[in-house]
Amino acid sequence: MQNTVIIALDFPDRSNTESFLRNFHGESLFVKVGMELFYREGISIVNTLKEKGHRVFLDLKLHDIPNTVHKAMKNLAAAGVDMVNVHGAGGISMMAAAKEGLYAGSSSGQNPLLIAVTQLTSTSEEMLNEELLIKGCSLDQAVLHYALNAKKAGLDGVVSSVNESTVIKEVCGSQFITVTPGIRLAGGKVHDQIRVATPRDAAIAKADYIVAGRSITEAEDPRAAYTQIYQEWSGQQHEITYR
Ligand SMILES: O=c1ccn([C@@H]2O[C@H](COP(=O)(O)O)[C@@H](O)[C@H]2O)c(=O)[nH]1
Repeated sequence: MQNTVIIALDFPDRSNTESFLRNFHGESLFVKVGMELFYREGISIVNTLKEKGHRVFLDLKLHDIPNTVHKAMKNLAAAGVDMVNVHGAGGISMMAAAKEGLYAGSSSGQNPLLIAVTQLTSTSEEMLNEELLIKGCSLDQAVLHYALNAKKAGLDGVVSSVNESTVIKEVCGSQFITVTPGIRLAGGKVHDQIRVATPRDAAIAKADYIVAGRSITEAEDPRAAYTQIYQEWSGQQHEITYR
């Protein structure tokens, strides 16, 4: 069974990342490289993580005109990432162009998963309506609408909070994947997130992947925090997959 706990490697540089990964010596993980690390280290950090046997979600949330996103995706595909994303706010043609570019650039035979961010987990309904002026709908409706757009564009799934995962899967189908950040252990610090949930909530909501960053990276014992999240999520003892 594939490991579906994604650790967000939100570190300033390679050295901090490598020092964190020493907590998981020899283990094959599913990790997420976001803007902070990527803008410092570039594609070489993805290459290194892949060489070390980790699966990589490259979380750059592309959002631009279709032609630009098509070409950017083609380049990202060449790096052999396992999962990559765009902002659903870019629209259906942009998402379709992203898929075309990704598949054109992918050489490994297996295309990376392509998903769209619906509404960031740091967005509340009030913010959606009043600040972003997306009026006349609830946050759940907005997320579901973006998920349906992603499905129309042929994407594999979406990033949403755990709260919306169940309805997305009911409407878009069980094969349409949900990747859910905003994961916190009960009583854990929420930071800048709004729509948070526990790993257990995510399992009940039938999310396909959970993303956990600071609950692990800022923990006194990152390995213990990871193990607790893994067990709560999967209902199983953590089985180490060695590389
Ligand atoms: O809607 C979204 C999309 C992406 N993220 C990313 O996930 C992690 C969450 O980190 P935590 O430390 O567990 O809050 C982070 O890299 C975000 O960029 C998200 O949180 N919400």
